[in-house]
Amino acid sequence: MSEKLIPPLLLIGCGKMGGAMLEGWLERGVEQVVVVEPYAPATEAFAGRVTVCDSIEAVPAGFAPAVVILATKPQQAEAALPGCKRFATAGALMVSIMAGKTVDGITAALGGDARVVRAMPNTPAAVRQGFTCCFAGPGVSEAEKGLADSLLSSVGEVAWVEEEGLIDAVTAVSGGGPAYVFLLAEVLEQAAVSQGLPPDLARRMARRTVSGSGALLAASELDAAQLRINVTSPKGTTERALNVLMAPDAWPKLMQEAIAAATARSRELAG
Ligand SMILES: NC(=O)C1=CN([C@@H]2O[C@H](COP(=O)(O)OP(=O)(O)OC[C@H]3O[C@@H](n4cnc5c(N)ncnc54)[C@H](O)[C@@H]3O)[C@@H](O)[C@H]2O)C=CC1
Ligand SMILES: O=C(O)[C@@H]1CCC=N1
Repeated sequence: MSEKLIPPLLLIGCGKMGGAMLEGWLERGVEQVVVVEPYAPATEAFAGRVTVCDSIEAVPAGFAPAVVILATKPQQAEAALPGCKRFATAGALMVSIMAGKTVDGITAALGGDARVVRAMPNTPAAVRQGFTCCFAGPGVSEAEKGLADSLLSSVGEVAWVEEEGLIDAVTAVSGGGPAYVFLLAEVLEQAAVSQGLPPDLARRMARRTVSGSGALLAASELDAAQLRINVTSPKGTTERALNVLMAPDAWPKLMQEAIAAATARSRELAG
């Protein structure tokens, strides 16, 4: 059975994250998308597939989106939000993916009657393998939560939290998480070259090891810890490597510090 088309969307900001979600929505099937993006190169990949406007004023007068996705940088919100007021007033659900920006801050900029869902996605949405965690602001109905859930589920897995403050940690863990995994691919490749492997082979090996492990993790019912143990022969080679990586001052501590730093930064971006 084919899935129902996603209702009309207005995407404000088609950068790395907005563009990644848009790619997933187009693959899934959407009635109509209008994109507001002042920087022309950002929408080149979508030419002929969506309507692009270089400003909010250029959005066709009759266009009535069911959902407006706010996907500019948090620092660009002040300039971007006032123009979106008319869509909030007309009844569109506002879904913000901006790090840090609170429901109160967004609602204040959009006019008091705006209904805002705060969502934190990640870039694997481009291949419909994302993870998005959401918080529903005041006045968002169950039907609107369902609408946001179905929109975001179309590009990956969705979870909801009842406490807005938790979105800061979500931002640190799953929002930024793909960057930590890509860093792993980078440093694994560099270490491979250091051990004498040819650069091309090192690159292929690192990419496939990370993506293949991700695919195994996705397909398996085993915990990550068990999948790790399954690779680690007693007194073998992996054990030697893990003795380095799992030392108390190494990855466990570094990851705690990294996530705490990112969570704190998300709180700083509040407003
Ligand atoms: N990049 C990521 O992996 C993730 C990003 N986010 C959030 O998504 C938002 C966007 O981040 P990125 O896509 O990385 O940034 P980006 O800089 O790639 O995209 C922002 C886009 O907004 C456009 N823009 C600026 N002012 C505008 C305006 N007034 N109207 C319409 N468009 C405007 C810019 O030209 C740019 O293309 C941020 O708030 C970030 O916190 C959330 C989760 C993950
Ligand atoms: O780095 C950032 O601020 C954004 C939020 C999560 C991923 N990218």
